[in-house]
Amino acid sequence: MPLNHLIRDGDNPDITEERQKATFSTEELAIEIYGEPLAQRRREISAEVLKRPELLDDCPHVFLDRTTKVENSMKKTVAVMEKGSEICDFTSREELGHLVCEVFGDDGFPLSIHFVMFLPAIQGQADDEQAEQWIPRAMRLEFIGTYAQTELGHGTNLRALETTATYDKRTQEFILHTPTVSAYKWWPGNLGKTANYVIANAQLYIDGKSHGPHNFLVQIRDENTHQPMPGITVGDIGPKFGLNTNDNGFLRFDHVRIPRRNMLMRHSKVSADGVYSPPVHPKLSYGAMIFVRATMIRMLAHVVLKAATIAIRYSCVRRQGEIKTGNGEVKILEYQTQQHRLFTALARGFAYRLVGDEVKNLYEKIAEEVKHGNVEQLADLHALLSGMKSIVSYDSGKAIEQCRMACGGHGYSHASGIPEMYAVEIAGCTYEGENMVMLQQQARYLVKGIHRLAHGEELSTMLQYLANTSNNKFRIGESGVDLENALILALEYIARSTIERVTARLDSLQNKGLSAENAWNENAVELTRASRTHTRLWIARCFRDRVHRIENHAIRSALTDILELFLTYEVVDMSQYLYQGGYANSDQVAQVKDAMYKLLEKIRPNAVSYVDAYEVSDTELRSVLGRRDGNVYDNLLKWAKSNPLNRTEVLPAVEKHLMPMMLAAKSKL
Ligand SMILES: CCCCCCCCCCCCCCCCCCCCCC(=O)SCCNC(=O)CCNC(=O)[C@H](O)C(C)(C)COP(=O)(O)OP(=O)(O)OC[C@H]1O[C@@H](n2cnc3c(N)ncnc32)[C@H](O)[C@@H]1OP(=O)(O)O
Ligand SMILES: Cc1cc2nc3c(=O)[nH]c(=O)nc-3n(C[C@H](O)[C@H](O)[C@H](O)COP(=O)(O)OP(=O)(O)OC[C@H]3O[C@@H](n4cnc5c(N)ncnc54)[C@H](O)[C@@H]3O)c2cc1C
Repeated sequence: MPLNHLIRDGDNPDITEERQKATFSTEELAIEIYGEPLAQRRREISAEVLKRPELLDDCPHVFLDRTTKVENSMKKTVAVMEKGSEICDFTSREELGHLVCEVFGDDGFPLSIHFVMFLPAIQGQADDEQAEQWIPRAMRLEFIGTYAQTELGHGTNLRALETTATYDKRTQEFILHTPTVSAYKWWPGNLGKTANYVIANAQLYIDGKSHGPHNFLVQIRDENTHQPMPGITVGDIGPKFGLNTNDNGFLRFDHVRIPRRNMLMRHSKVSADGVYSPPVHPKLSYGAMIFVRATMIRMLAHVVLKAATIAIRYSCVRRQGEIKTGNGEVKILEYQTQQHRLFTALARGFAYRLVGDEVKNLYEKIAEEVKHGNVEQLADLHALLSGMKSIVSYDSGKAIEQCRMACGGHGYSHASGIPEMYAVEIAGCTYEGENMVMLQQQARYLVKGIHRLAHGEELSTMLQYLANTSNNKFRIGESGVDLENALILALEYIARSTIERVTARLDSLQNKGLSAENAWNENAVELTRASRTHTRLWIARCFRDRVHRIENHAIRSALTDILELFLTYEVVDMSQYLYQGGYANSDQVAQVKDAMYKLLEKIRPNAVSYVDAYEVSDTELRSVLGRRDGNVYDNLLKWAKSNPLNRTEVLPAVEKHLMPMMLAAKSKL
């Protein structure tokens, strides 16, 4: 039995040769990533999807116009909902998530915000009676919901949202109103044409007093006719950089009345006679955002690993140029530059995917505590997720773009699948809190950490390294200190010294009389850097702990190579910080680089097997370059020929416009 279970007849021999070199079982690595029985269930689901034409695209969806894309995705949604339970266990988020990825790819599941934000908002913020009233109906898809928070004028600064929800004691109703154009809800996914209910975030007013933003369940379209309800103006905001199958929408309320019990009341309450009870923590109404920030890490990692799958497989069937003259053209993956681009993307993908599991588990634990009124760990979680969503979205975007460029010209074609992946993934830098803003949310927490330390107060586990001032010299190559430990300590130093430096600067400016706000803004760039270094350290530590827990020796060894590549790359990328304070010298940094280049060589024979083990099917990948069988060129030709522009030899537009011009030019001779 070959160690790579994907070897099949008819595959491109160049890719088969790669699979024969595997030093670990790809099946066992798949089990390590997904767990059992999910690894097997995913394969069964993929095989079932292939048997059902109603779940497959008739043609590559990049050839379709937006209206047809939207219609296709709605048609497939019905097929999934009608037949999906024969294929997968609908109660398993993982299985359903996999089915959705197979059928819709990255771009267009019309129920995504229903499942990812609307339902979680109700689950986390509705009281038991409300949950009982709304969740079963939402789960049965009697209606479709979305999360309408962002407005035309404000997305980041939630305290400035303009939509109002004014309590009318007389009728025991809230009146939802959009007072200005800038108060139009703008961006919510699936709002434009799909949803008939929204969770609307609006400023709560009782007796003329504002109590800040709260969440309200509002019907926006009739459940039977789908026509907008009275007082509602709603539509699609138009084409975007990516995610064009999604109908992100706009929404206006004109004095829309909803029953009092449509305010989500697990944490904040308004009694019938208009008495307001605040939540135990002022930010509990931000719970749905916290959920998405925790969930999106794995989603973003998934996109990086898909892009790496495509670029690594393609780099083994693409031959271009010679390394040694006369020895023939080599697979482009033999070039060190290609390995550096792609294996570091692979390493980030694995790191974010496995750390994403840990983040999800931590979120679930803390969310359960919050549900029961214990908000002790909410600040830690908010800080962690603010940093994680920013680092993972940005660094994943960079990795995907490297994968695209590593495919040369064909990477720029939609046939590669990577341009769409990039467009979808990079949105993660903006949604759920713009990255610069979220990094600064985390920076507040870090600066507080240094102040707590100065006052002799206890630090949370996440920040305890700030107290380790004896870590002041790079220990790479010292006896008794292995590479991993030396690198983690270096990352600790980078984070600690960056946070200390910016905090000292903030304090000194304030001591000189600058206001806290101005001092903050004068240091904002450095604060975001401090936040980045802290998050990158957290990811590195968490990834290392995850790899160390692996029991299967061959799999642990395979992932140790990936871990060490990840650590060396992170340290080299941030090496300028190591020179500050004399922690390291240039010879030591060169040692880290040498270790990194050796790891590229070590990973090279297993490259295809790593991405094979991540097991993304061809159906989901939607990439000619990334095909499992490596038969790229014939299929690129087929793909180009099936393009609608090639349906006629002479385009009607050419006949109508260009030919008369050319004929007229000739007649002038
Ligand atoms: C059944 C199976 C089902 C299967 C399912 C099948 C699966 C299907 C899979 C399908 C695939 C789908 C793919 C599509 C994915 C696309 C999804 C895209 C979705 C995108 C959605 C969005 O895009 S939706 C809008 C997000 N919009 C923001 O994200 C606004 C950012 N803006 C803020 O978030 C606040 O505006 C901001 C800045 C914090 C300031 O808030 P602010 O002014 O109120 O507060 P201050 O800054 O004054 O902070 C005062 C103190 O509050 C602390 N604090 C702040 N927030 C806190 C918090 N959350 N928790 C705790 N503490 C918090 C802070 O740390 C301070 O603490 P301290 O005082 O101790 O320092
Ligand atoms: C694909 C996509 C899907 C989305 N889905 C939804 C959805 O389902 N529901 C929903 O409600 N919303 C949704 N959004 C909206 C999204 O959450 C917001 O766009 C996001 O929170 C950023 O807010 P903004 O657009 O107001 O950006 P702005 O805040 O206007 O950002 C513009 C620039 O100003 C800077 N800036 C702003 N404030 C500060 C500050 N305090 N300090 C420093 N710099 C600052 C930012 O860093 C950025 O560089 C979606 C957006 C996208 C792109």
